[in-house]
Amino acid sequence: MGFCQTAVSKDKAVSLENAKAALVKAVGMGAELVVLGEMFSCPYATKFFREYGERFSEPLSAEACPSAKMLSDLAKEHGVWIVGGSIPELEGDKVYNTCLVFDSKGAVVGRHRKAHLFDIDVPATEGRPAIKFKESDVLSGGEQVTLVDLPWCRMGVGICYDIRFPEYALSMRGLGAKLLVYPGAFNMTTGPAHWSVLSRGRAVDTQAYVAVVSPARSEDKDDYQAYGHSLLVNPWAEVVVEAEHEPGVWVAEVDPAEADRIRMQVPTSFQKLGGLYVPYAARGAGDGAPEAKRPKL
Ligand SMILES: O=C(O)CCC(=O)C(=O)O
Repeated sequence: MGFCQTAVSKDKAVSLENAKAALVKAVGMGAELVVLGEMFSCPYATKFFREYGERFSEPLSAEACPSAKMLSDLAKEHGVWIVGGSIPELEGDKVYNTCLVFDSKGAVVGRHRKAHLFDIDVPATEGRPAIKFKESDVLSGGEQVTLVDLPWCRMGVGICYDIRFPEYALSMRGLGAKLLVYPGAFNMTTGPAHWSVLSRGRAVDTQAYVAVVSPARSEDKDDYQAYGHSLLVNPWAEVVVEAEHEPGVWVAEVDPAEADRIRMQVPTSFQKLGGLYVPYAARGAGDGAPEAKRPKL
């Protein structure tokens, strides 16, 4: 499996060239499944999502959806599967944060629309810069659990903030996923604190491989500062590969049988006590707090 942590430019053509070069390099290093980061061809700011948005319709066209068309062509040319990071997707007057998955013939075989939108407001404290982001100002959320049957195993797909929701990961796992892939773009506040622990946590919860792939950090301090640190975690929650924040390509082996082995050794999926648990996963349940106590973001 190949991880492409690429630089994002305001010039989409440059971002696409970066992604293409990384993909070709990953293929040359032996990857049969290649993953890109969240918004790999769009600067990460709500003001850009509509402007850089692409409309997907089959057959994919370079005018309407240049990023998707390029990935489809590359998948076909090199005979590899691609998890296409994410792209702002236009449908009607809505915008989604969408990950397309391409099979080795270039066909779109999966489409995940980020379900949990990144709306947070964290003030600055010592050693921790403030971060305020409100994707829901522009984006609509997806409503589906996304699974793709790869030649090797079933894969679940989420995007970035989706990783904070164990219920989503457990849904993918319950539906048979042995590999969870999350294109993401954490920041310099939550990234150092949570990126690795969330990835390892989801691996423990699901006894699956977890791959999280980020864009590289921008050298321009005025841009969104992605944390980088693309990671592969195995079903024993060990970090197999971890990048730093610069552009790069990494390739590592995923062995789906390892998920089977760990699931037999620590058989938590057979030991769940459904009747014991509070139905916390209900939409907007919070901590049982009344609506008035919800934070206004
Ligand atoms: O959950 C976080 O801290 C960051 C999430 C994020 O950057 C995103 O969803 O794009």
